[in-house]
Amino acid sequence: MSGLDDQIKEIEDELQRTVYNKATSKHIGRLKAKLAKIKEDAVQRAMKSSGGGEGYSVKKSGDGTVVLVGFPSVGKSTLLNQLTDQKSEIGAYAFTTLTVVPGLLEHKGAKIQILDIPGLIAGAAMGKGRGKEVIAVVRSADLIIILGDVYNGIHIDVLMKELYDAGIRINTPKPDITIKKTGNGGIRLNYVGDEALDIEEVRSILAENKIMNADVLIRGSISQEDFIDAMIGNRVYVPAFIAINKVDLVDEKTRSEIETDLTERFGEHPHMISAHSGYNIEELKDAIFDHLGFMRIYMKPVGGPADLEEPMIVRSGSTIEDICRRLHREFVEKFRYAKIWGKSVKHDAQRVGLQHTLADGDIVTVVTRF
Ligand SMILES: Nc1nc2c(ncn2[C@@H]2O[C@H](COP(=O)(O)OP(=O)(O)OP(=O)(O)O)[C@@H](O)[C@H]2O)c(=O)[nH]1
Ligand SMILES: [K+]
Ligand SMILES: [Mg+2]
Repeated sequence: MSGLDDQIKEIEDELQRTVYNKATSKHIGRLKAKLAKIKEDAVQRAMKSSGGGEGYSVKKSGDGTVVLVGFPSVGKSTLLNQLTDQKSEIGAYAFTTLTVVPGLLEHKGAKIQILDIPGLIAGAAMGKGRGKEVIAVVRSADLIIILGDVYNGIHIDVLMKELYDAGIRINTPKPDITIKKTGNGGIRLNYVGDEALDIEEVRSILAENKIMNADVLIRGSISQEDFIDAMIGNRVYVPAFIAINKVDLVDEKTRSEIETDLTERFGEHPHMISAHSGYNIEELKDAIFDHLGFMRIYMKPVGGPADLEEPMIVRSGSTIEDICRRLHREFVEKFRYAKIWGKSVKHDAQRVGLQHTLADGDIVTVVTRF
């Protein structure tokens, strides 16, 4: 074991031994901050090291980018080929794919870029097995599919840990924390909402990063981990879901055991698929569309029929104003009202304003001054 591993293990052991309560919270906060700092420094060193060659250059395209993350040979390339018309090399041996292979999935009117990447292995966050280049691609994705197969579904948490260590936070909103360093005055703490951490915890965590003077603003409920993330920075917040491939190779009983186990551990049903036979692939496409937070909006020109062929793909929660900006900025300036047919309104052709929030499948007419 290297000195680094020893150091990490020592802190992890102490954390495990220490029971969390009011009296220990400060000490625990400090230990966690120390651990996070050591890991982040190691990750940064790995990312800077020259070994491993050039980073992959893939240009993002389409309405969103999805990356297939998994151990070697779980079937990432087979899945890419099933979802898109790309032909990524498939092989019954580890590390068949040595670079990033992009493909295009067109689903429900959305153009979705899918990235097949080399297999991820334990230690990837610290640069093992081209980890440096692979992690950089994963960090920039709009959605991560964590792909396992029926033989290694049990080890999905190893992948999760690598992503975590690489500063990737999955399925969590970015905590609303501002830390503004100041020249003096010590640590000043302000809350909007409940007092999530006390001043002593905040002080000891910041001290671990040698921050002695700062104005801190916390909105909403947060954990010590969230605060440490905000302090260290360099975190990305990405949605993700789990899919388990090669279900054609096991019987019904094994399949449902894997499914139950993963659902219990991660709180969400994994998608059970066969990239080879195409089993559940249409459902997987729907899941990709939904997890990207996409909606389809159909435009209907004034007095004309709606264009039901090519929807505009927008993020859920989008408003009329977002649509107008996408069309042309004049649409916002000269906006009078919009008319909607669909789920976001009570009756057809209802008039709404710029702040109206749309729903998937809505038909929209924008009426402007001349
Ligand atoms: N039975 C079965 N075999 C599959 C399935 N998907 C992939 N395979 C096989 O699994 C092996 C690995 O598939 P790949 O697509 O190369 O896996 P990969 O994850 O891209 O592998 P690396 O690029 O090496 O990391 C190949 O022999 C595939 O034919 C599946 O759904 N069912
Ligand atoms: K392979
Ligand atoms: Mg591959």
